[in-house]
Amino acid sequence: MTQPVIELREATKRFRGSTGIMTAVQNLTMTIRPGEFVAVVGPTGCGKSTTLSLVSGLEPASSGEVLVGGKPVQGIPAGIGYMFQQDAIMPWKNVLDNVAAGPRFRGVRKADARAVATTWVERVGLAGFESYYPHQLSGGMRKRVALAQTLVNEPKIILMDEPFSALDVQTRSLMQDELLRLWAGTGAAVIFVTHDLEEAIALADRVVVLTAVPATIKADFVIDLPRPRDVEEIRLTTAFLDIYREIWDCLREEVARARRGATLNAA
Ligand SMILES: Nc1ncnc2c1ncn2[C@@H]1O[C@H](COP(=O)(O)OP(=O)(O)OP(=O)(O)O)[C@@H](O)[C@H]1O
Repeated sequence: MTQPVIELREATKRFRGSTGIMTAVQNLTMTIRPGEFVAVVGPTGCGKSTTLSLVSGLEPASSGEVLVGGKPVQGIPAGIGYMFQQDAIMPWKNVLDNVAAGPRFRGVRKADARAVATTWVERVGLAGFESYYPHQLSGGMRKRVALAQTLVNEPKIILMDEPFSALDVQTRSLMQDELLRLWAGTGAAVIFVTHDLEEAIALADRVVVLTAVPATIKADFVIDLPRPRDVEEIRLTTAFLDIYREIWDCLREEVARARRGATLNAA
């Protein structure tokens, strides 16, 4: 069996806040193999982003272990691509130079960086827009740039934190399809954090449900839907609806617990 590319072993993260120490993630154990697409869902504020921060090295674990490529995470590991709700596009660079920025940063010669960036601009469907600046692009086009910026670096791991949640419903579906199409050829492992259970099921090989804060794993569902997938089509299938019901039953309890917690805190 292939070795995991990401492993969290009893990982715990505590933060010092104004009211004392709070535990955001507790004894979280999770394994992700190369090429696997894992969606993480859970109630608002449960610790999803913190879990990503542990893998990306942005936050060290307070206890337990986090391994990337079999090595303990110390600092930010190489070979990780990111995509967040807010894109990291540079407003002063055009589309091509935004996409070429990653390879340039890694020391690739300008002409070579632009050549590989051109390929990725085409792959994400933006051929002809190379010289446009971010303010001249729609929200969906900006997401395409962000996707190209991430994939041009050929990451082994892609961490995505609600990357499409700010988009309108139609653009969102388009981007989900684009993501699946482009990811299919990369062999990268993906952790995709989302509030949207439909999105999680449509995209992923596994959906991991986290508990209300502190986050730990409540359940790990295998999504046995065939690939390639068309996200609009697959949502309408009986198999999809059956899986949705099963996972929602599990997630609903945690959402209710999180709400009760929020009400108690507010009282
Ligand atoms: N740097 C920090 N310092 C203090 N507390 C933090 C820090 N980062 C996160 N937290 C707390 O940890 C808990 C989990 O936050 P996190 O952002 O991981 O949740 P989330 O599930 O991603 O949230 P959302 O669903 O709103 O996106 C929250 O109570 C949050 O306030």
